[in-house]
Amino acid sequence: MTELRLVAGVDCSTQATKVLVCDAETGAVVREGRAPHPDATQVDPAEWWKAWEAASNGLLDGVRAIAVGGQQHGMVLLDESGEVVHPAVLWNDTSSADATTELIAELGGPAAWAEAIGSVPVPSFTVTKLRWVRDKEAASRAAAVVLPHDWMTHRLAVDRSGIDGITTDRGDASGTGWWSPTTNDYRTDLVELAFGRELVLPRVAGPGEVVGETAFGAVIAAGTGDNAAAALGLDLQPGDVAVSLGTSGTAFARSAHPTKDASGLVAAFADATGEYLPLVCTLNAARVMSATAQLLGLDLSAFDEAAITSAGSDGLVLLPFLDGERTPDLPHSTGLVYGLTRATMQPATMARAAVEGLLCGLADAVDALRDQGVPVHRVLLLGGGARSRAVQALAPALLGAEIVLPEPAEYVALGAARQAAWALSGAATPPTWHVPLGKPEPAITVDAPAIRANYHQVLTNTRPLLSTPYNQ
Ligand SMILES: Nc1ncnc2c1ncn2[C@@H]1O[C@H](COP(=O)(O)OP(=O)(O)O)[C@@H](O)[C@H]1O
Ligand SMILES: O=C(CO)[C@@H](O)[C@H](O)COP(=O)(O)O
Repeated sequence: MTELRLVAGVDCSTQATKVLVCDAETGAVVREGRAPHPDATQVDPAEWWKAWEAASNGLLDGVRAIAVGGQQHGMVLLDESGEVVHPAVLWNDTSSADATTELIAELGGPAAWAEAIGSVPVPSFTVTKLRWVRDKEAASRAAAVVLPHDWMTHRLAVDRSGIDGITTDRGDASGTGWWSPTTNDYRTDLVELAFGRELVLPRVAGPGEVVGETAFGAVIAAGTGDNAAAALGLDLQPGDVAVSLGTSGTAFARSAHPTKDASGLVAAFADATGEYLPLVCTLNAARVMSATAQLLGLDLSAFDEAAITSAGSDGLVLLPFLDGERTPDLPHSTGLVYGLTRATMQPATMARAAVEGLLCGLADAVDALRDQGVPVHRVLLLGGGARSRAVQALAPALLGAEIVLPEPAEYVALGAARQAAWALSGAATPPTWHVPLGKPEPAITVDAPAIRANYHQVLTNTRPLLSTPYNQ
């Protein structure tokens, strides 16, 4: 019997670290582990390292290559010696909302940003966090700014020293707000605009590159942002749009060309193969269901059953902006329920409205991609929330596309593992791995245009209220 060549993929996501060990040739998962992260929007990166150690415990024997996919945008500030000088400020921390408004104006408005980096920053983008931290004490000690996957990748390297040799990749660099997909290079002037001075930025490694070696003797691949890693794990093809329901809700596709959306809906990210990854991201996805289930005193399976068996939301609209929102750009917003009557104030109707509300937000995301010329032939559902039977059943009508359910798996970690296998092979392209498809829950017929129209009407009418900080 030939010995398996093993590779590891890591997903350092918002809620947890997940590790998959795979056969480098086929992608078959042979071992897996996970460990939770703190539930906060500012986190000491040491917590990610602790979670990695717990999640990978006992899994690494024989692993010959590794790569890290990480939650995008998080700001990790390091001093000259590589020590973290401020808790990492994550993508879902909205403290930089005012800084975002300032920065957009200072460069000349949304169109100027779209011209510079293909995207209009929202508070998730690292550049806005740099402005937010600029006048704090920790900023004076900062020598370098890196992202979660950059930090983890550097920490894995056996010969790391200080901030020397830190790397990132195009996929993650494209979410900073200081990297241009048009020139394929940094815009260091935008770091200076945000922070008032230069900082050391990680070198942008190429797809398939080996950037170091671990203490356990594995080569380290470049790693990437979690959505770019998922695109690699799914092997997205033209016409495929991935819709991920993790902590964030994302809709993205691979593209040979960068987008430039001055409306700010579609971010002009890069992928992990040298191409592009136009992406729309919401701040609220799977946790809308877990929070509603908790409110209703149901576990996730009973919540699903309630949402599926409900006769319909009957005009009940839930705007799911529980943690503020990024798309639409309403960082100060809260969730909102409209249409309560004695008839609709029922657990099942509320469960249905929660699933519909989060899918309406994602339907707008898919439409924004269509508006940028992205073909949508089929939608691949992934992330923890895609395990919801109610999501699977309602998605075809609300997203207006054929729904494909890749076999439930950790696609970010799988994509990172595929990147590791690519780096290990030294080949020009990643290895071909088969993505098995599952069988989604049968579709429920609903009046999708009416549900989406109700959602938009409530959103439009309450927008002024949702734009101001709650309680003010
Ligand atoms: N059957 C289910 N129905 C709804 N939500 C689910 C289900 N299974 C898992 N989840 C949710 O998925 C989320 C985790 O998804 P994941 O993609 O791992 O997120 P992240 O990558 O942001 O850490 C959790 O909020 C969890 O409650
Ligand atoms: O900010 C974005 C994309 O722009 C998010 O998608 C983060 O990358 C976090 O993802 P999850 O924790 O939901 O996987």
